[in-house]
This record gives sequence, structure tokens and C-alpha cells, in this order.
Amino acid sequence: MASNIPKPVLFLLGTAAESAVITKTVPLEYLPTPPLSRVFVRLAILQLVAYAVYRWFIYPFFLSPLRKLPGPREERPILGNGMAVFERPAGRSFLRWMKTIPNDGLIYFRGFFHQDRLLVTDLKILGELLVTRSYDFEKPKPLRDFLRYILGDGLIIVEGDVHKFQRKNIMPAFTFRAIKDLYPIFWEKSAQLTQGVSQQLTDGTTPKSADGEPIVEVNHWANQVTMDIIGMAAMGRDFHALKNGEDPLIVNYEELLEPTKEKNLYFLLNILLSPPVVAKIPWKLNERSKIIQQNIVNISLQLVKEKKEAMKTEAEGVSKDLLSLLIRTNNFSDHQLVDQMLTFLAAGHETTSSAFTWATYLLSTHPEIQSALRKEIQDHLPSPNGPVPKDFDIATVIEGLPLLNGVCNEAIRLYPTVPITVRDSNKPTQLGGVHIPKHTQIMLCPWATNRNPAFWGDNADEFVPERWIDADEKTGERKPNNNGGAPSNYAILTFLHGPRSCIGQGFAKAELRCLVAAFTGSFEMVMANPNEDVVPHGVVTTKPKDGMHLKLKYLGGW
Ligand code: HEM
Repeated sequence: MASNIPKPVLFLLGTAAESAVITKTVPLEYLPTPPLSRVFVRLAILQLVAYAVYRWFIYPFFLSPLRKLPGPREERPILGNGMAVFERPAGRSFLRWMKTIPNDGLIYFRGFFHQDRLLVTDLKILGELLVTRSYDFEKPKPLRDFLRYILGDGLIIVEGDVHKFQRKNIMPAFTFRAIKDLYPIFWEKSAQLTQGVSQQLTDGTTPKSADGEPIVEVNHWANQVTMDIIGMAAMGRDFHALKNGEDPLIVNYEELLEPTKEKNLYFLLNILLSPPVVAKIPWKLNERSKIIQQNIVNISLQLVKEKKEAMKTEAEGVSKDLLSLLIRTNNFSDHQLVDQMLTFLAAGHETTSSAFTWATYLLSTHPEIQSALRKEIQDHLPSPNGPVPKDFDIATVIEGLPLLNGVCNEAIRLYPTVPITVRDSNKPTQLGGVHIPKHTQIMLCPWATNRNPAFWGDNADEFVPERWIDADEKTGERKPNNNGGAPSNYAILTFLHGPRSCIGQGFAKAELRCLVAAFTGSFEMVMANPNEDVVPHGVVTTKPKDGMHLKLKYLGGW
């Protein structure tokens, strides 16, 4: 029963009881006046200070069972190594620690206020954390509470049995078969992307380099096309973002997540103080956010209703989008469907957009690979300028192209769009035989793991699509492989693994292949400024800090 009472309330009740006992037992001349309230305030302050000293200095340095694990020597007072999570590129220090600190799979460091943190470095322990003991760990509650505020109770937020139920019922929408059905959408939208960009090259408004070549900011286009794709594939709705359409769902959604300074502060306070507390601050943004959120829910509910109506009259199985597939399971209420749709929109838009942007960067800085890829694409795929020939199995052909797969896999290895993620143990548990107390935060770092030379060799930092290709020694036949030559699948963490892995992994990879194929086949690309230091930016998803400015030459169809 006591565990249901919020800790601050318990603290106040306890302090009130202690104050009452003190004022009853200690003679009045030793007490301040008025005795009860003054004793209460002083006792509360004293206990808070004592608790802070214990939590920040005594427990982490002298009592934590994790403190003797290997970890970085350098740390700042109070801040510990907490800033490591906010560096750019996110995960830089974690990679350095993995390379330089001898360890048995767990690195211990102290975060802000010296809180215990662990970084997992070993492939077996990653398997334990992500698969065998996956449900012993959750996303930290403040983060979930904040995301819930935007996404409702979609798959990303929920934990435990609710997650198991949702995952089981959503999984069929992401099978290989279901993704294959979405390939025509991915290809058509990729073709529209090449058309949009080629028009921009000739419309006279595009900035030009010193040698007169047009310069295009590719990340902007990547955002538009992936927004259109997720709209069509997840909800059966064309947002027309590529044509600068003003779909009300997207207008509201973009206003909600617009990265202004005020909104960044608002989001940070929501995570630190929790949404109900921030909602009480007299702040115009509170009102505006409420209106936008309500708009988003109302528009999405309307969309679900329209989809259900349309499905009544169409032949069985005509609609292949994720929403239709979820409606057919009969397992979700309209509100739950909305939560899942918003989750797909948030999880499946910027992530793939960043992946595509980094792929164009790597191809621009590796012209030989770019040319070889273009040849492979033009030899095997139809031009995006024309229709796909009837009976041409685009999914099977694309998935079998070795260099295309190598380039895409290598892009998401080197630039995992979620560079760091975190788990919180929801009970005392174990990892690699080490006792993990309840509420220990564990860092998973795709950026560092994917670049760890212990798994990827001395060229871990280099763009080597060939590592994803197996060549038959006798016939010379080249086929894509799934592990990039690493000793285990856990060496690549871009989508994580296990029950909480990215459910959209197959979707994202298929989408990325189509985008890279149509774009590389249609444009020759080089960096607008070959000396530019392109800095990966952002913590939740990584994208180039100042955009991706490329000089493009349209090659026409083939
Ligand atoms: C390159 C593109 C993508 C990357 C790198 C990516 C990465 C990830 C990662 C790392 C997670 C786990 C996050 C965590 O638990 O801390 C995740 C979860 C998730 N992703 Fe993706 N994602 C991508 C694209 C997509 C797409 C296209 C969709 C949907 C259409 C999607 C839907 C989801 C969902 C629903 C989850 C939550 C799964 C669960 O907890 O059961 N993602 N993604």
C-alpha cells in the first residue's frame, strides 16, 4: 500500500510525524517558535541534505556494488560523466572507452549527480540484455511519460504484458510478405523524389556552386519523401509533402515537434519535471500544445473512421497499408489505432530520412563506389522515369543486389540514426553474472558498438560495403550477407535485437534500398564543399548539423 503513495508525499508525512514527536518530547525552550512549523521546515531541509549527500557521495563512491567495475578515470564533480550522452557525435566517448578500457563486458561510470551508469560492451551480455532478460529492463519512466504525451500508448511506450500483446498483434503487419507488398509504394515515391529534385535543378531558384553547378540540400528532400512514404504505407494517406502539400495532420505534427529554443526547453522540462507538473506552469505553449495534440488526435481518429468505412466496400485484402492490417486484426480500439499510427509516424519518418541522407554523404565521398553502384542499379532495375514492367518482381530483384545492400547496410552501421538508447532495470537482476540493482541505468550505444574494431576490424571506421557481400570463390557469384563479417549479429545495434528491437527494421531497409537505388541511378553526386566537416548532430536521431549540401547532376532515365 505504501508503495502506491508518491515518495514526496511519504517524505512530507514522515517529516510531519517526526516533527510532531520532537515538539511533544523536547522542552519548549530548546525549540524555535512557532515550534511545529519551524521544526518541520528545518527537519525537512536537514533530511533532504542528508539524503542528497548519501545518494550523491556515499552510495556511489563507497556502497554501490557496481563501483569496482572498470570505468573511465576522468570525471567531473557532480556532473560525473553525464555529459557523455550529449556529445556530438553522440557516443564518441563510449567508443573511446570501449577501445581503451579493459573490461569484461560492462563499463561503469557515474552520470549526473554521480548516479550509477553501465555501458554494455560485450556481445553475449548484449544478447542477455536485449533478448533473454529483455523484460527486466524498461525505457526510463520520465522518458516514457514524456513520449506518451506525444504518442499515446503506442508500441514504443508500453512495457511488460501490454507490450507483449501489442507486439504480437502488430508483428504480422511487418512480415517479409507484408513489406514486399509495400515495395511499389517505396519505389513510386522514390521516383517522385528524383522527379522533384530534377525539377529543382532547373527551376532557377537553386543556389549554385562557384563552377555553376546547382547545390541541393538533400536532407530536406529526404524528410519530405519519407513523410510521404510513411503516410502511404502506414495509413494509406498521401501527404503530398514532396509537392509541398499542406496536409493538416502534418502541419499540426510539425508544429508540435518544431525544434525552436522555447520548445526544446519545454521538452526538456517535461522530461525532468514530468508533463503534469509542466502543464501547471502558466506558459502559452501549454495551451497551444494541448490544442495541437487534440487536433492531431481528432484528425487521426477521423482517418481511422474513414479507413474503416472504405474497407467495408472494398474486396478483401486490397488495402495493404499498416492501418488496414491492424484494423483487420480486430484487436485495437480506434484510439489505440491512432496511438500506433502516431508511433509509426514518429518512429518511421526521421529515422529513415537520416539514414538516406548519410547514404548520399558516403556515396558522395566515395565516387568509385557510387559509380559501381550506379552500374549495378542501371543494369538490373527499371528507370524510375517509367513504369515498372508488369511481372517485374522489384522486391526480389532489389533485395538481391549485393552492392546496393552493402551500401545501405554500411550506411546504417556507420550512422545508426538512434546513436544511443537507455534502459532502466525494473527489478534486481543480472548481466554477465554481475548483480544489477533495481533502477540501474544501462546505456546501449549503437554508434560505438557498430564502430568497435573488436568486432569490425581495423577498418571499423571506414565505409566498406564489400564486407556485406559474399563472393563464391569458384563461380565469382556475389550475394548479400547479413552480418557484415562481424562475429555476431549483436555487433550491429542499429535496430537493436529481441522483443524491443525496431519492428520497422524490414520496412526501413526496403525503403532505404528503393530511395538509394532511384537516387543514385538518376544523379551523380559530390559534396558541395569537399572540405566540409560534416558533423553528426542530435541525440535521439543523428543527422548532419548543417544539412547535406550536394552538387547534383541529373543523368535522366536509363
Ligand atoms: C533507419 C530507420 C530506423 C532506425 C535506425 C530505427 C531504429 C530503432 C531503434 C534503435 C529502436 C529501439 C529504440 C529503443 O527501444 O530504445 C526502434 C524501435 C521502434 N521502431 Fe524503428 N527505426 C527505424 C525505422 C522505423 C520504421 C520505418 C518504423 C515503422 C514503420 C519503425 C518503428 C519502430 C517501432 C514501432 C519501435 C518500437 C518497437 C518496440 O518497442 O517493440 N522504425 N527503432
